[in-house]
Amino acid sequence: MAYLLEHKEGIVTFTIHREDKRNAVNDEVMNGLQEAITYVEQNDNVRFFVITGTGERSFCSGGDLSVFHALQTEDEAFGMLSKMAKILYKLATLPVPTIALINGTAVGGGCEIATACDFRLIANHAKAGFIQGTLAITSGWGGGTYLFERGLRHDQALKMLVDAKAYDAQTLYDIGWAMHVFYGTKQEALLDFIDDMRKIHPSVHQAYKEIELRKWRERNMYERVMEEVRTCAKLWESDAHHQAVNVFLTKPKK
Ligand SMILES: CC[C@@H](C(=O)O)C(=O)SCCNC(=O)CCNC(=O)[C@H](O)C(C)(C)COP(=O)(O)OP(=O)(O)OC[C@H]1O[C@@H](n2cnc3c(N)ncnc32)[C@H](O)[C@@H]1OP(=O)(O)O
Repeated sequence: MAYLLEHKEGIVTFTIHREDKRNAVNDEVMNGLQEAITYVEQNDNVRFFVITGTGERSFCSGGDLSVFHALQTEDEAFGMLSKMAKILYKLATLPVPTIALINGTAVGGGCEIATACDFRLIANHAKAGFIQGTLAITSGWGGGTYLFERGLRHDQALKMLVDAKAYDAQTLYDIGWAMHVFYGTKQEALLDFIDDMRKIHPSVHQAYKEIELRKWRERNMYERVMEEVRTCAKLWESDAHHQAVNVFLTKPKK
């Protein structure tokens, strides 16, 4: 199984479970995330939705390049990118608080998944970044659009995208991308983080999220996400992108 799904005491946790591939997202993970989100939508007793990865090395290394390199054209890429972008839009618009519990490196699409969540808690050893630029593409799952809505200073958000590198946890906290850097176990960090929130009635959480979502609807957030997908799909079919992916896939094994 490429993912794990747990519902315990009002907390639904989706864990990407492909440690040997640094928790890269393949079709099974995408479909599992869709299933988890539908479960949260349909169960009133869910209070929090958490996404994390197995192990300590990686939260998620983005799309599985060994699978998705088969997509060559703009239209082929658009199919995969828009599928995941729609799933992340559902995630971002859930009526419960969503938390990225970043246990290890979060790069590419992994950074987009984390950015689509309401809160980012990051292990002190972990790094995160929109490294898509190194593959001659932009973020393609809507993560750039969410980043500009997350309240970071505009120049810091833009720098994070154009640097296309992984930042350390302290820097991510300093620029306002991560809300908390944790040193102990991720479970302790999560329980500590939701300690106050879980005493509040869920209808209050839902009402506050609706305030944010109203703003997003007014700003055509969904349409902007889809434009971001199209931009990435156009770049995807370039030789520069396919060559960069080849370099990664053919690098000598350690
Ligand atoms: C497709 C959507 C697009 C978007 O819209 O954002 C993307 O997500 S593009 C993908 C962007 N992601 C990357 O480019 C990350 C690539 N991976 C890495 O840079 C590194 O693996 C790492 C995440 C920094 C971890 O480095 P390290 O701990 O040194 O591990 P290895 O590099 O040796 O990897 C171990 C193992 O895992 C495989 N792997 C890692 N990431 C991916 C990936 N994204 N897709 C497929 N496979 C991946 C890697 O090939 C190794 O496999 P083996 O050689 O078989 O052991």
